[in-house]
Amino acid sequence: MTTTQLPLLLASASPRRRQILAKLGLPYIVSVAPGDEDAAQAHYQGPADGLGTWTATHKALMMFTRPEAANHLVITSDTTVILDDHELGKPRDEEHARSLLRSLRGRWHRVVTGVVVSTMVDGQLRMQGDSCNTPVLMRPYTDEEIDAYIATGDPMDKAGAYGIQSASFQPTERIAGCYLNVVGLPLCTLVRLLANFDVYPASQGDPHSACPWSELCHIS
Ligand SMILES: Cc1cn([C@H]2C[C@H](O)[C@@H](COP(=O)(O)OP(=O)(O)OP(=O)(O)O)O2)c(=O)[nH]c1=O
Repeated sequence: MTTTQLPLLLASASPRRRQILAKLGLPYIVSVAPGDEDAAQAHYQGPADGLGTWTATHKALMMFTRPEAANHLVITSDTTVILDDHELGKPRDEEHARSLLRSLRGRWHRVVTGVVVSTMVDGQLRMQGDSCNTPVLMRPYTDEEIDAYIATGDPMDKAGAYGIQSASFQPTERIAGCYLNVVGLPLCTLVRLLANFDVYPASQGDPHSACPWSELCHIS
């Protein structure tokens, strides 16, 4: 079976990643990678910028412990928010979310999302991974805005305790790269990885732009 014929499996609980992947116009199934990446990340010794790809690789290996992953093209991803070369992670609780948002306020940081596409065919594992880096400048939002945003609960499942897509909070002043990368799945990176497996989008990005998916990104 060639990889072109392998069905896609998105191993993610993130509703945002499911919405983004659907933009490629390719059929896919969804499953959730088992295991606790937080515990796994405690073993990571590399630079902060590599944590996203490392964790996406870990998620893929955990997925292949599940029978449904065999004979599928598995997509895993992990988004990290890096401030002063430290990865901030998701908020432990509301107080931690408040502290993270205050540390990011009015400053530049980087969002690095690792993406891995992998297969397990006839017991042979094949993996291709890459990451995308988007510098982000946060607004000088007030403590009152932070409290109101935390009260919505939105920060709690997000790296850095914020969602760039939050219409109510609108945390970012400017970004200098891929918007979808910040939300959690850089289509530009994913499309390049899928091409290594002879899989190509059914929908067509803008072939004339620097990034064929830039019409989906809000590079400001
Ligand atoms: C910075 C940022 C992160 N995020 C989200 C993307 C990810 O879903 C989450 C980071 O956690 P991840 O561990 O990358 O992903 P996840 O736990 O949500 O889902 P899964 O591991 O099952 O794939 O933060 C936003 O939605 N908007 C943002 O602006």
